[in-house]
Amino acid sequence: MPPKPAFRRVLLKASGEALMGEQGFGIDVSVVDRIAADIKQARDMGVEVGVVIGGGNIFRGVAVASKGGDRVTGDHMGMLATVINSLALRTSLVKIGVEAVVLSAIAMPELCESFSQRQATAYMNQGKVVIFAGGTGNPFFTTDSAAALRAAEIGADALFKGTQVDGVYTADPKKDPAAKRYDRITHQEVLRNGLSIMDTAAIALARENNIPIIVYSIHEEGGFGAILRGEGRCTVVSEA
Ligand SMILES: Nc1ncnc2c1ncn2[C@@H]1O[C@H](COP(=O)(O)OP(=O)(O)OP(=O)(O)O)[C@@H](O)[C@H]1O
Ligand SMILES: O=c1ccn([C@@H]2O[C@H](COP(=O)(O)O)[C@@H](O)[C@H]2O)c(=O)[nH]1
Repeated sequence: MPPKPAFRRVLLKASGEALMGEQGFGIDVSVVDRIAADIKQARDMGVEVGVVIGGGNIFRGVAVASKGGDRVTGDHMGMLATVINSLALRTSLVKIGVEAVVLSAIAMPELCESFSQRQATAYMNQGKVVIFAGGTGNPFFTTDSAAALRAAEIGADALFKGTQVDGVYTADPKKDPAAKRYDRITHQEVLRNGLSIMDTAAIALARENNIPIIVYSIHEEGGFGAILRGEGRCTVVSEA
């Protein structure tokens, strides 16, 4: 018998930037297909999965603001980018036989259903992968905050941050080659030391709701499943 996964229900925050692969912009379908396969592996283990995808492969609001444009409009554009990515992931999941729905924080009924906590929970109880699109639906937030929020709303046992690096380091490992990776760290230490692996609102919300955050590399094929089996390389952010 394979080992029982440590989690019953998780929220995966998938990097938007990762979706562009080597292209430099947009969506590389082969990357989305691979992430979908990793999610299928988790579902096959019996783990219920909710997903929030970033939009960094397409648009971030700060890009507009930094050039003197309107931040709120920029953030609306960023949230739309997450809807595009969410639709791509749903397509890849359905293609491999995984039942998946997109629930958007911004109503766009022709494209997908609108988010409600009740409907999200009902779909998850049915074993469907629920993809939460449109971030929080509000400007001045990020999809990290949306992920922490949705994780709390669906009662997730853990928030997985699948990102460009394989854990939380003493400094940004892309800028400081001498940075050291933590195996474990508390939410409080991440906040106190200003470790910007996620925005502070997301870390604080996870901490208040006692949700551990597991940071791992989304580029590692099968990495999600490996961590669920207690094997993969990652940093666990938790108070215990
Ligand atoms: N202390 C740290 N430890 C690890 N990574 C850090 C740290 N400080 C900064 N980073 C950087 O944070 C990045 C993750 O940030 P971010 O959430 O913006 O990326 P992402 O997961 O690709 O998200 P998006 O979905 O917005 O594209 C890592 O790629 C890393 O370079
Ligand atoms: O709740 C939210 C979530 C996101 N945004 C905007 O979307 C982009 C893309 O999200 P990332 O987390 O950066 O991948 C973000 O930069 C914001 O502009 C938002 O406004 N509200």
